[in-house]
Amino acid sequence: MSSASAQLGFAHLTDLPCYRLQFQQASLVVSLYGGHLLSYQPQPGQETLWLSPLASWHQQQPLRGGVPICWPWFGPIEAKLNPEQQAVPNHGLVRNRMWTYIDSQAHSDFNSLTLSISIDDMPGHRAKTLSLTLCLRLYADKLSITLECDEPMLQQAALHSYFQVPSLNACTVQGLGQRFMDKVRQQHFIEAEPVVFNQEIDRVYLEPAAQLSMQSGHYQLLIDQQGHDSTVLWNPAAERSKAMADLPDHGYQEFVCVETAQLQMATPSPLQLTQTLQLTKTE
Ligand SMILES: O=P(O)(O)OC[C@H]1O[C@H](O)[C@H](O)[C@@H](O)[C@@H]1O
Repeated sequence: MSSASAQLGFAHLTDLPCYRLQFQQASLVVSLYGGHLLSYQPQPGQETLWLSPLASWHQQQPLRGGVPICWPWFGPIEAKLNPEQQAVPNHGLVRNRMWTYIDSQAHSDFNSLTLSISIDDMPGHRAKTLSLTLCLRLYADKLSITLECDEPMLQQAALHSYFQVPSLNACTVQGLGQRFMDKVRQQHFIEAEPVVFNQEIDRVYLEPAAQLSMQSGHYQLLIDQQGHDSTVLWNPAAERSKAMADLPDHGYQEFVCVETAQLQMATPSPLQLTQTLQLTKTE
């Protein structure tokens, strides 16, 4: 019997085509639009992800919150990937397109769900159809999210996870390392942890540990990473939040993005990027 079920709508996005997957007490909801994970609850009611109440998918907007999939580039496209200088969206081509449900499988210790998308309009590769797969493995106490593209090519990707935090001031992220590129100030820095979220934070950490730990409220979220070369930490703070139409003015206080990313483009290579989430109670 399939462990996944199709569902129309999630939260205020009432017409969004989604799939729900369950394993014991754990559940997730993923949208076919963007291959976008919207909810991960290890226990009923224990939401780990943040979704903007103003997220919208009409007018081809990418959804704000959850786990956006950035591919085959991250942020604005680099000239190296865009020889003809086409006008292309931020964070790649797959956030605002429909993905296809492939299958779901039941195993003894997890249930899985796989989606994929094909694109034939990657700048510089237009003669080719490229395929990207998202595999979600839901265990009783953890979720692993894997993004794969077998084509050896110059490509970037990120699992751009928005994690819910009860209090931004009390949130800490450990394991990021000290070296980072600060995208706000456009400079490289070496700085001891921990990060304090009292201003816009947009940093690419260059030597992150394979396991990060995010402490917030009475919970600790362990974030395991594989196939990455960096971790992006983002919180827009007050001023940028106000400028973003799909973010409530105070929405920035409710999430921190910890993004497992593959950003270097030294040699053409296939992609296999994994982020695994495990929530534990600390008190
Ligand atoms: O507004 P978006 O295209 O979703 O991007 C949201 C954010 O994503 C990442 O975290 C980038 O590092 C930020 O520079 C960017 O502002």
